[in-house]
Amino acid sequence: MTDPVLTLPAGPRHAPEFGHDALVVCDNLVRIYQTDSVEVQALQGLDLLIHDGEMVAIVGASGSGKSTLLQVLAGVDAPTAGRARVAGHDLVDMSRSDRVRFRRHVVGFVRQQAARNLVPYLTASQVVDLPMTIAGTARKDRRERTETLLETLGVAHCAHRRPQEMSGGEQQRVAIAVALANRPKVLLADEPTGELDSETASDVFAALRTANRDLGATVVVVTHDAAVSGQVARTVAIRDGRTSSEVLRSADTEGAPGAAEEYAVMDRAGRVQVPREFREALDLTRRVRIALAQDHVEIRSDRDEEE
Ligand SMILES: Nc1ncnc2c1ncn2[C@@H]1O[C@H](COP(=O)(O)OP(=O)(O)OP(=O)(O)O)[C@@H](O)[C@H]1O
Repeated sequence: MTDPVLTLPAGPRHAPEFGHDALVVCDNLVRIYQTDSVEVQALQGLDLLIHDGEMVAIVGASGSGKSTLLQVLAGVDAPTAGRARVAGHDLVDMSRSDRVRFRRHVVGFVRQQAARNLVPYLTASQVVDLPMTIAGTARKDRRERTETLLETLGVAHCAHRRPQEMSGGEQQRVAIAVALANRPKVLLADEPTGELDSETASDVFAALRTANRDLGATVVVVTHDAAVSGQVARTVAIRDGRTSSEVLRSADTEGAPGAAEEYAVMDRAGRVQVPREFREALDLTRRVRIALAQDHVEIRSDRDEEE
């Protein structure tokens, strides 16, 4: 007699991993700075997904964690807990040599202080050439790439100038060229227009858009400048080390950002931050009533019930 074939019920199908198709993944990211006696939680469980080809502005009050986030994504700073991945590279478990390669090839970084992005005694051509020389790129390819970048970013006329012979806006556009030299997937910029007047800032911002649209980089730009965040399709606001809300702008017929709509961000546990003005308007405090309507969720003061 043969044994009956044992059939087991099918196991649960695994849901795809959070952010499996995103270029940048921050999953419950925590960064704690420990100084002598104090502990500062700069990132407190931040979730963020950015897809290939996006241009995203990060905004938030001073001290909300924007620079810390960028330093983690740049591979300069390591998170204390959580998951961070950029173009398939896990930033939590990364060896020192992988980190060097990652910073050289996968991300480009532009700082606020224009002078710190460049080298005082090198011309624009020489400083754009430098990361490619370090990466071992052939001389002909380096020359072509340098010319293309300076031309495309509108600073070809600065090719033989040193930083002190350029304006602040030209220095930042050359800095973008340096950051893009090794064709990184992601360009990170921390307040790149912070030291510039509004006209020069808009030239630098146009160069970031060129980097995104024409040179294929996914761009993440931290900014205080409402004029900058008003020109990108997606603005992510950070509050107390977490993503709190997002503004999405639809493109108008010219492709420029048009109407804006603000969204609250829901984390994976279902938590949403109700904006302070909403809470104050309805005097929502510690406990609220929540109910499912046909196509929305209602949140009401628990005092409604008592009255
Ligand atoms: N190296 C460090 N050591 C200790 N605390 C730090 C360090 N770097 C940042 N912090 C603290 O972490 C928090 C977040 O700082 P972060 O620089 O990321 O904020 P930010 O949003 O970029 O601020 P800003 O807009 O002023 O640049 C702040 O409370 C800051 O004081």
